[in-house]
Amino acid sequence: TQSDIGLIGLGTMGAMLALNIAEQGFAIAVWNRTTDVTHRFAKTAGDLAPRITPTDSLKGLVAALKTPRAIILMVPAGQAVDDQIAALTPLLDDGDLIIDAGNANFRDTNRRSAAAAQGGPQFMGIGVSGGEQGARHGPSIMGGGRAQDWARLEPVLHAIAAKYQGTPCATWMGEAGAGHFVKAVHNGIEYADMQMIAEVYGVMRDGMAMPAPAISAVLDGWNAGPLQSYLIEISAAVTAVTDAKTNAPLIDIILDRAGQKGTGRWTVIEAQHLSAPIPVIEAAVMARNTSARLDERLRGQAAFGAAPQPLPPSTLEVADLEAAMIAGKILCYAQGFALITAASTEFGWALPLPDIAKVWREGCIIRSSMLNDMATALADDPARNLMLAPFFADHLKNTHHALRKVVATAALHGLPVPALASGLAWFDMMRTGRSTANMIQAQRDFFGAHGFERLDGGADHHGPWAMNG
Ligand SMILES: O=C(O)[C@H](O)[C@@H](O)[C@H](O)[C@H](O)COP(=O)(O)O
Repeated sequence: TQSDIGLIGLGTMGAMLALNIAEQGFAIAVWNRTTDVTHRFAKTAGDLAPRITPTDSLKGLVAALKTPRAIILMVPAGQAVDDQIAALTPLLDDGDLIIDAGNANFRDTNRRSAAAAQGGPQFMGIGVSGGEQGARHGPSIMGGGRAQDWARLEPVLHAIAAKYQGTPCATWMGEAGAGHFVKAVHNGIEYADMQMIAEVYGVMRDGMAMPAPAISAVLDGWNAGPLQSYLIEISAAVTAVTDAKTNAPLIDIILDRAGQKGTGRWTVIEAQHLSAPIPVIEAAVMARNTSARLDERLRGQAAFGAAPQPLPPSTLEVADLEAAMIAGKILCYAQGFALITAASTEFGWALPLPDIAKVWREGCIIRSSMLNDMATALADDPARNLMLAPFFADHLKNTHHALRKVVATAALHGLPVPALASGLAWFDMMRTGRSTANMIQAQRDFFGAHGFERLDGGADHHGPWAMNG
């Protein structure tokens, strides 16, 4: 019998996704550049093996599929995707469909979609979130491409996706790169969530001299409250693990040099293009870039003395940190959703904000109970900045003082909290009706005659700057 769908790329995510698809009752044909990997995969598929057809060539893969064919690519973003499309296209018919499920840059997906519109097999770009376990048991899926292609794939994607109270976390976001754009923003927010957790972990470790197991207990407690989320849950787990070799908390053995594969950076770049302020995500990317400069940091510590200082007893309570995290999270997500709105306008998408929050409720890395409240608030008024939604405005009124206290205390004691601090600064700017940008306008006009608007009306005014001659 012929397979319902094909999959290329049996790395961690690809292999898990293939098993998930087979488990949902679909027959799947798989191919991997290294044939050994394909056969090892088929051998280890256990009860699912009858639904899996390992193939030794692209020709073999194509021949194993029902027509019209659908083939998922789970290969590294970039050139590998273009190479696979180029290799597959001569083997496929116009009605066939290639789906890139990797972490592609949405601009590449736009380009590939435009090329596919010229003829040959169709193309979709879907964002898949949830890591290895998510791919295996239910990821969150953000679709981009032609609506009719999504409709065709929906039965498979809904079946494999995570479910929130029975609702599949798989939604079509819009044409071309819309799905990969939303996935990149998901990852940007993921960076920010992780960074804010790392910052309060740092305050507890360096400021409050708490050992890892005690920090784990705090995070565990937070996972039962407004901060309930997968990232808080795994942060509690990683701080509870003991290193077998040294018998010390494993977290204390891990080198503090953060890696990154690019999605956070892309989100920051796109936000700059769109003039959309996302300072919390930017701070998170900056923190990863700075953490990578370990040698320089050590030289800085030698030159200026170690920054982090222990806090005098009861300067900060754990409850302050929890409240600060709640405020930071709301501000970060408000920025993320506003970025999505800006992109929707710029790229002519109608990105469904409430559905985006819904698709992130389960399966993905940022899944949390707060996302359900965000879905409700965004459904109520998608055009309103999330932080002005009554539910979140109340939360902010109750928590921004704690954020202020944490940021100020951290600053006074050399405890770096760039994500929380940039969230606070943005919050204060966003509630300042009379900002200091008038000084910027005056300076720009002074050195560049860029002009300014006056409070009493009119644009393109210039100042009588004598020094300017
Ligand atoms: O949503 C997900 O499942 C993850 O975000 C996934 O896409 C991956 O783990 C990222 O690539 C991590 O990104 P960095 O390597 O840049 O941290």
